[in-house]
Amino acid sequence: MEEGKHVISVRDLTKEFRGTRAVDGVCFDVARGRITGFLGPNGAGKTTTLRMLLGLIRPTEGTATLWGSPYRDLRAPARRVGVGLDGGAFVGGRTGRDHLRCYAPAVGCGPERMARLLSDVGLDAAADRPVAGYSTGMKQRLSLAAALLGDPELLILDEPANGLDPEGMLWLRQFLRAFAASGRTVLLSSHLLGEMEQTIDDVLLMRQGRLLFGGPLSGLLEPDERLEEAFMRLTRAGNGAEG
Ligand SMILES: Nc1ncnc2c1ncn2[C@@H]1O[C@H](COP(=O)(O)OP(=O)(O)OP(=O)(O)O)[C@@H](O)[C@H]1O
Repeated sequence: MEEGKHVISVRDLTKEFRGTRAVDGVCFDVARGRITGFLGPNGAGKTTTLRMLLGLIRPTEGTATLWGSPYRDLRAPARRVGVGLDGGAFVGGRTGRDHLRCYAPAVGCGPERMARLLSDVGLDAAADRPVAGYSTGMKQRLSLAAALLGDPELLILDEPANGLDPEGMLWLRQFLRAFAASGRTVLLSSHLLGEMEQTIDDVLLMRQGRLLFGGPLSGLLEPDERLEEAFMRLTRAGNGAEG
């Protein structure tokens, strides 16, 4: 297994949808053992970038690699990369436990680990109820459990904190910190900047398809500045000057 510093490398990544550049020549790396927050206003191009990284859509130009290879060339990718996009897609009539059961065999997850994951994400009591009756936060927890089934080295999560109550957010933050402290890597997008500020090590900030900043959180913030203020400073700069 490659043990390089960078788990994800994106170079000159571009995606055009019918002439619109959703992602425009983006370059960044994501370092191993760190939590990287993927930030930007609505429509900045975050999800499109993640989808290219995961081989769900093809770049118009450029490359996005994991451990030096495109996602499609990884061996057993579901064991190496845990993914939570779009809050998870669920069959409403299925129970939480059955949802995990559908994916567990493919990634070599046995019933004991599955039960432990359900307990870890706080779904013990609800595991045998249909997902249709779950709250948004419960679906987020189930989506995270599904991403963890293969005991991955890398977690890619799109808005994992949406709908979590304060206790759920604290739990998620502590969980992700412990995950990264064990040498594994997290890339997560979120609009919850207060929460992100307490969680992330590094920041990727996009706006209008371009990367405005990539680096340690401490390098983004000016003295005494909060992440929300830095976000506004950078994403509002130039507004009105462009067509
Ligand atoms: N399949 C598609 N067809 C056409 N345009 C698309 C498609 N997917 C995304 N776009 C456009 O690409 C741009 C970037 O969208 P994207 O979903 O990547 O942004 P985002 O940063 O994830 O936003 P949000 O924070 O709202 O989730 C938007 O203008 C969006 O309308």
